[in-house]
Amino acid sequence: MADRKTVLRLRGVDRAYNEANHTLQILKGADFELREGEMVALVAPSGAGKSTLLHTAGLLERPDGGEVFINGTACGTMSDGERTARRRNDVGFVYQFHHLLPEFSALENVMIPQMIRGLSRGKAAERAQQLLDYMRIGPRAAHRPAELSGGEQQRVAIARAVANAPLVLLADEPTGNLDPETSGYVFEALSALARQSGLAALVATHNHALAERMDRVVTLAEGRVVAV
Ligand SMILES: Nc1ncnc2c1ncn2[C@@H]1O[C@H](COP(=O)(O)OP(=O)(O)OP(=O)(O)O)[C@@H](O)[C@H]1O
Repeated sequence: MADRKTVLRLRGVDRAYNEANHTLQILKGADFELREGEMVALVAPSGAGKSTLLHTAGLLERPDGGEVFINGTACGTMSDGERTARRRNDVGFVYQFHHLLPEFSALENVMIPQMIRGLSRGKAAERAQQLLDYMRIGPRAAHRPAELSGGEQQRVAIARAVANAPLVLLADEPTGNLDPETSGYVFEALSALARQSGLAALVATHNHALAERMDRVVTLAEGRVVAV
């Protein structure tokens, strides 16, 4: 892994939330590196700051201190517009609840981010179908999210997250609301995709069995990222 390019780097990241009469310091000098093609599990107790770390790494939140580098570029001084563009091109998110658009089909849900980026309808549909086939839900492409099982919805959400070929996938409990068999299946689909495309993934999970199947496991301790 050491010879692979670093696609995500956090250097000395601080993040705090101001409460009514005190400050909640969640990240405190957090350092982290994710390399091309690497899958890393983030396992930490509820409230430790996993989502905060993912949102900061994915440019959804700005750190109070330190720097986030995506593909070697420091993102701290970028305007909101530049950060949005970088996020759209280089980062994919998967959440515990899929957040698919209910009035659109699975195929359309995977097409939309590509069309926002400027791809034609035809090209977006072609890639969306390929990704759904790859996730083994191609035959369900015309169905709306409500007509799909939880595991199928999560596989559509993964296909959507990688539709624009991001460098980094950030997943927040992607299998959190699935039964063990389905979560194993969804995880397999995610890791096959990562292996095939060189995608790097940071996956927050409470599932220790899945965490052990990733390349390494990290946790949060006193606001820092540490190896397990
Ligand atoms: N916008 C916010 N304003 C104030 N406090 C916040 C905000 N977002 C998160 N927090 C607090 O920061 C702490 C870390 O939250 P975070 O969601 O990152 O934890 P987590 O490890 O992802 O937890 P879980 O496993 O329960 O999802 C929690 O105590 C949370 O209540």
